[in-house]
Order: sequence, then structure tokens, then C-alpha cells
Amino acid sequence: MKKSSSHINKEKVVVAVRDLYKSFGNNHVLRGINLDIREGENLVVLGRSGTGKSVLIKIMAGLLKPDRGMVQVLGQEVDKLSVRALDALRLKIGFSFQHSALYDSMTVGENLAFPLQRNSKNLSSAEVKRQVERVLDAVGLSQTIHQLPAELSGGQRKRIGIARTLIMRPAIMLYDEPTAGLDPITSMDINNLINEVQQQYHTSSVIITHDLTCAKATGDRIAILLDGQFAQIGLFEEVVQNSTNEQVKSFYDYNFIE
Ligand SMILES: Nc1ncnc2c1ncn2[C@@H]1O[C@H](COP(=O)(O)OP(=O)(O)OP(=O)(O)O)[C@@H](O)[C@H]1O
Repeated sequence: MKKSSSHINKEKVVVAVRDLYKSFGNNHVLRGINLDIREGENLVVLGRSGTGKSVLIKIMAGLLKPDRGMVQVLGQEVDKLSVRALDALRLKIGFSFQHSALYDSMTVGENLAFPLQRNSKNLSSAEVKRQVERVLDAVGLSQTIHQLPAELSGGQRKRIGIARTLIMRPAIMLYDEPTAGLDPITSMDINNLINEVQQQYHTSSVIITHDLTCAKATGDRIAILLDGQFAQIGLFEEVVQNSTNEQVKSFYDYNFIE
């Protein structure tokens, strides 16, 4: 089903990237990246392994420093922020990393309460409980509140990881390969969850994936990262199904499209 784009505010840019460069020694990973993420949109980044997709979102979150160029997140230039201002900005950015582990010895409820208690010290325990229940309901796993992570399936752990991020009510979500390692049905559940998060929490998101089904289901726009630059950015139909860009077309020769 085609996604509605009514939730996107095209006038407002929440992440602006300009002429961004990043190398590691002789490995010139990002070579002039330009990108705008609009308020409320899900932007999918596709590209082969090692092209710098994770590096790009780490720079957005201030976890890596760029060599050159500008990254502005929610109106602030990430690179120029003090440690304290960067910490404050990071609270508005939710990461769902591929291997973001839950604490094994804590129950699901305790795992979810943890970031809230650490970052919002004035909350009463009743309020923490209420927010934990709300976010668990949002990811459809209310029944797991007293379970340990080891008792959950891979897909459920992924959902709880997303819930733990959502509990801080981020404005921006960064998903690094959200469906990696999941079977097709569980992947579809995660794709639906990403779209529900967008609708219910009004987040703007960057979704890094190799999974074209995920890209099609979640992406309002798709950006193709090739040789350190975005070769094309547009609708799935424009950049995946009907691209006229030879570089982009050769990228899909290696992929299977549903
Ligand atoms: N901290 C680092 N130090 C040195 N090299 C790094 C560092 N982080 C990333 N790289 C290199 O940058 C390149 C891009 O890595 P990145 O993880 O962004 O790729 P990716 O596109 O996300 O790949 P994948 O799809 O496999 O996850 C790789 O060659 C990687 O080895």
C-alpha cells in the first residue's frame, strides 16, 4: 500500500547536511554529502556494505566528527556544540542500532524505565510506570513487562529496543538496519512499527537498510549512497523501480526486488 505523505512538513528541515567529508586514513568514505530531512518524513538510505551509511548517522548524532562540511540537527550545528549542549541534543535523537543490547539482568519494564530514571530525575515512580506501560503498548508488547530479554524472540527484542528509544520521546529516530537477521514476517512487523512510530510520535527518521522491502514499506524518500555521495534521492518508484541513472541501476543488479 502506498504511504500517505500528509504527515510531512516539506517546509521544515530537521536535519541539513552540506558538503560533508569524512575519511579514515586513505579510506575516503564520505565525499561531499548533501541531504535535507524534512519534518515527519522517513528517509531511507540504501547503499552497499562499507559505503558509509553508519558513519553518516554517527556524524548526525555527534558520535563522529566530520573532516569538512556541515551537519545541522534541529537547527543546531552538531560539530560546534559544547559537550553539555550535545548531550541535550542527543536526548532528542533516538538510536536503534543493529546490536543495541538490552540489559540481560533487568526485566523488560526495568530496561525501559532505566533511560527515563537516568535522564529525568524528577519523575515519580508512578509516572515512570505509566510511561513504560504506554510505550510497551505502542510497540504491542504489554504482556512482556516482567520478562527477561533472554525470554524474548529476536523480533520482540528489536521492538523493546525501539520502545527504549521512544520512551525519551525523540524528535528524530535513526534506525541502523532494523530488519537485519529477522525473518520476512517479523521484518514486516518491524516495518509497520517504524511507520506507526512515525504517525504516533511524529518523528522524522533515517532508516539504513539493505532490505528493499523495508525501504519500500517505510521510506517516504529513498537516498542511494554510492562512492561517497548520494547518486539519487527520490520516491521508491523513481530511484528503485524506474531509475535512469546508470550507476544506481547497476547497484540494483546485486539486489532482489520484491
Ligand atoms: N571508527 C572508524 N575507524 C576507521 N574506519 C572506520 C570507522 N568507522 C567506519 N570505518 C570505515 O568506514 C567505512 C564505512 O563504514 P560504515 O560502517 O559506515 O559502512 P556501512 O555503509 O554502514 O556498511 P554496512 O552496510 O556493512 O553496515 C568502512 O570502510 C569502515 O571500515
